[in-house]
Amino acid sequence: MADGLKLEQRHGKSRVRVARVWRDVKGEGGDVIVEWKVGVSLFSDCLPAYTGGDNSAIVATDTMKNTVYVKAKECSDVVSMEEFAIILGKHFTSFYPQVTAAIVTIVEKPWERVAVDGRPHKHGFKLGSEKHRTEVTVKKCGSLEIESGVEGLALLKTTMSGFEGFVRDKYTVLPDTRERMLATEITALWRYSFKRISDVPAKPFCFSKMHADAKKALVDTFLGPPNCGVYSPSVQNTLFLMGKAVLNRFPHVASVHLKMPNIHFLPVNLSSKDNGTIVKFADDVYNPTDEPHGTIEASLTRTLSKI
Ligand SMILES: O=c1[nH]c(=O)c2[nH]c(=O)[nH]c2[nH]1
Repeated sequence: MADGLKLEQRHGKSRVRVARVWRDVKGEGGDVIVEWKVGVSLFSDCLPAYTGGDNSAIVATDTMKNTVYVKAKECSDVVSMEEFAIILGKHFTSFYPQVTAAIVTIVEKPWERVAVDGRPHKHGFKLGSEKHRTEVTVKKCGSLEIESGVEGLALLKTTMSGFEGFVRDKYTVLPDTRERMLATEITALWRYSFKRISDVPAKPFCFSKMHADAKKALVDTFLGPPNCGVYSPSVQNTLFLMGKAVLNRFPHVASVHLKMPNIHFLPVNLSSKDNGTIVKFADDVYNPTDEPHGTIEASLTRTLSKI
């Protein structure tokens, strides 16, 4: 650009809320509903809009919002949010000559089919806790990046966790322990190895099933077997094993990023000057806290391709 300036820009619409219902879907046990918050961000050649007030190349963000609803209507078969994001990305990059790339983010509300008296309800749902999200980047040339994951997956175990052998210096008061609660709220984001739209496998590969399976791999690794659990020497070690479990199970995943706050349950000990000890902690009464909390995060990437 002139004037010794470089301008990098993109524009889009955030938080477009859409719910899509598919009626009485075979094999799904009734109606299927998804509720999404969609974000669209377009990289496009529209510099004159910034520099000279010429809007002739601008795709209106209002049009982007409408496109979300049109494409949702056009999806006559159930689609995952990743597939929907690819559909949108493909549309924006192929329909508008000036659009070079699109980033589509979707956060899905976890509506889960309710079981009544042990029988899955045909059209009744309840809200689960953790959110599913995806961010898909589509370029005009057909290149693709997909990152998906879960947010707010809260897990706790009452034992089989410890932390010892860490650095001790003049500011350290935390005792070594082999017995503590371990609680966290996991954000897990995994990046698929698909590099082009044409790399995305056809059914039965299913992004939504991947979410469920990856969540199960994370939960199973965190908790261990039902009757005996698995000992965690640190959040760091457990995080690593959880990431490894996702990579080992899913050949289409190239890397995984895990964020695991260490949410502290503090031992309660109470004493008074007059009566001495009132409550002595015996792994029973805790003060649950939310701040401050430890913050442990790491990315695990395959160095050799699995596929
Ligand atoms: O699992 C843990 N990792 C840490 O890095 C840490 N630091 C701390 O004070 N407690 C813990 N626990």
